[in-house]
Amino acid sequence: MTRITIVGAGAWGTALASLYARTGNETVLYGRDAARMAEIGTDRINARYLPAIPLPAELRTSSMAEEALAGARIVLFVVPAQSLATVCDSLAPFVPHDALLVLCSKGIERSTGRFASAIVAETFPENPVAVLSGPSFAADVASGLPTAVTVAANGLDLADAACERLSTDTFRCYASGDVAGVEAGGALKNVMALAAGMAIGRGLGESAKAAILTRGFVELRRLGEALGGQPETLMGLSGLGDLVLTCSSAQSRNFAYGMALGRGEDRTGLKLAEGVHSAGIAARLARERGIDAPIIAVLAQILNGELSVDEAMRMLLARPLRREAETA
Ligand SMILES: NC(=O)C1=CN([C@@H]2O[C@H](COP(=O)(O)OP(=O)(O)OC[C@H]3O[C@@H](n4cnc5c(N)ncnc54)[C@H](O)[C@@H]3O)[C@@H](O)[C@H]2O)C=CC1
Ligand SMILES: O=C(CO)COP(=O)(O)O
Repeated sequence: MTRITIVGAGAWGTALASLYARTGNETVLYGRDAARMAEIGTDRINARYLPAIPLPAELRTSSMAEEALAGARIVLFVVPAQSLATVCDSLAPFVPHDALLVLCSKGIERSTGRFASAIVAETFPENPVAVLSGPSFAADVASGLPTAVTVAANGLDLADAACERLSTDTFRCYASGDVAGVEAGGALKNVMALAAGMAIGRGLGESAKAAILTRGFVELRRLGEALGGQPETLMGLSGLGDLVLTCSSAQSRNFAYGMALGRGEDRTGLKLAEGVHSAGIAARLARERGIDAPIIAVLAQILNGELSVDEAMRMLLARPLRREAETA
């Protein structure tokens, strides 16, 4: 039995904990809130983040870091990107130095432009690290529905080994040596899901959504490559695959947030939408690299309150005509 500790008891952390507990691993779900972790442990359900999906009896819960991480062979970090550095610092004394660290956040740290692997490498320079990303709604995975994701590491041997350990009969992991591409794909698809949702919320129709998705993918690829990703990775599960999922379902919190934005609704109290936190820094990373990313740019301005949805659409449609295959 492998001891797996999942750090972060939100929707995705709970789903992954449920997956690995069901498949015979000694699995501990760690969260910072003692009362909530006790409640999840007793009720066998995460009522706040993953309601209506019963958790396996084998899953243990804990709010005590030392106990939760002792002897862990694999540690999954499943907290929002903006909290990852703080969480790493607070857990540093307890994470075993040889545990495989699996990073599951899909975002960019706003204040620094760092992706998860750079944040974690600073606190845990000795540990082997893998990044897990791809089309995977928490509710689907927690319900035992099948999907496939990419697991990337610096070095294909490590990625292959991580895939062996993380794949189950319903959760198929594909190995990649392209950490930058997998991280960029996972974060940028959230920004595009906001834009696609916004178009639907504003009543612009399915054709506009498909156009935004496709041109958004061009931007995802351009910026992803400028950040060091490979084109094949960005066309894979963590880029195109996850983009298709999140732009086609209101189950996506980013798409749902975009719809509320498009309808002009109050968005306070909506669930985590990582794209909201990543859009501004993604726009800055594109600008600094001379990458043409107009959808990302207008979205960042809308979220800042500098532009209305209608103004943004007018600006996008009024851009000079270009050839579709132009690369920059
Ligand atoms: N929900 C999903 O279907 C998927 C989510 N992801 C990614 O996983 C990451 C986490 O997402 P969810 O679990 O869905 O979010 P969530 O909003 O459901 O839960 C976030 C969890 O992180 C905890 N947290 C936040 N700040 C913390 C801190 N400073 N210290 C300790 N814990 C803290 C919260 O208490 C909560 O339990 C995001 O980056 C998301 O993009 C990836 C794939 C699927
Ligand atoms: O990343 C996800 C599915 O792969 C979840 O998307 P949302 O965060 O938009 O719900």
